[in-house]
Amino acid sequence: MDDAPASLPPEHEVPVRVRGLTMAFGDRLIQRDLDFDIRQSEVLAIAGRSGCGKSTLLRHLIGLQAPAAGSVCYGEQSIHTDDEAIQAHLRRRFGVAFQSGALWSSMTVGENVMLPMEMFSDASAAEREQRAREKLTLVGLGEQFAAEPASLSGGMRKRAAIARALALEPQLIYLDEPSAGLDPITSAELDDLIRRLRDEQGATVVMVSHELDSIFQVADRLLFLDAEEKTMTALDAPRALLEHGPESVRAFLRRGRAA
Ligand SMILES: Nc1ncnc2c1ncn2[C@@H]1O[C@H](COP(=O)(O)OP(=O)(O)OP(=O)(O)O)[C@@H](O)[C@H]1O
Repeated sequence: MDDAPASLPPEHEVPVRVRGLTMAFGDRLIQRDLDFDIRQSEVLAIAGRSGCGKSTLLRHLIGLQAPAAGSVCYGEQSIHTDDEAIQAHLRRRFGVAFQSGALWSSMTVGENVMLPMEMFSDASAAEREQRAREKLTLVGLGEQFAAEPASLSGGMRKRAAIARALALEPQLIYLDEPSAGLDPITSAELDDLIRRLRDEQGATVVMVSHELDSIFQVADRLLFLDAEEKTMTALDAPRALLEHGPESVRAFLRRGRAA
């Protein structure tokens, strides 16, 4: 079922095309001339030094921030359209979990996960609950359906936010630093979840990550944003970049291979 306007691409053509994307805050250039595709069923990691513009890129990809130049297209359709109906349809196709993993504190964990279904699907209350329980189980929080967000640890809140991002079963999932601040075991579980989303459900996952271990474990490709050059200087499999990438990228990646 898809009552999307006819100009939208079919959902299975999720790949995103970024062309000549330049991002700025006023006069301050953050990154320029970014050109890349997000491929179907890949895990694409976005990395680079702190402040290089990774979260800003994510905000451009999901249409929260408008480019200074260039475009972000889903199929042929720009996400930065003034047509709110088209933008709403595009946004429904992806799930987003922000760095803070913000949950509504006035709702239980289960209600938080059900919220997108209430807003954007016609699932019955029973279906919503069943799906929310499924998603929470998927992220290892099957017992926390009725819990208050305040009673969860930071890592659990993060995973609950990921469950909420999965609520509408999107084929494309954006995660901002999903494993930052998690203990190694929880972080490894999250890596495993990301791999399962890709391998078992064919999902495409774009994740901003500082965690080199996680990048080597799950990312099919790594997009490197250079803080000095203010543009992307590499896009390839992490291991290929470690061996043959530009020196600055190899130096960045070697930190994770030391010891
Ligand atoms: N609303 C804003 N107004 C002005 N400058 C901003 C704004 N948000 C971010 N910046 C600046 O843009 C640059 C990129 O920020 P961004 O958060 O995208 O970096 P990042 O690579 O995600 O950093 P980190 O790895 O530390 O999370 C930073 O220098 C930041 O100070």
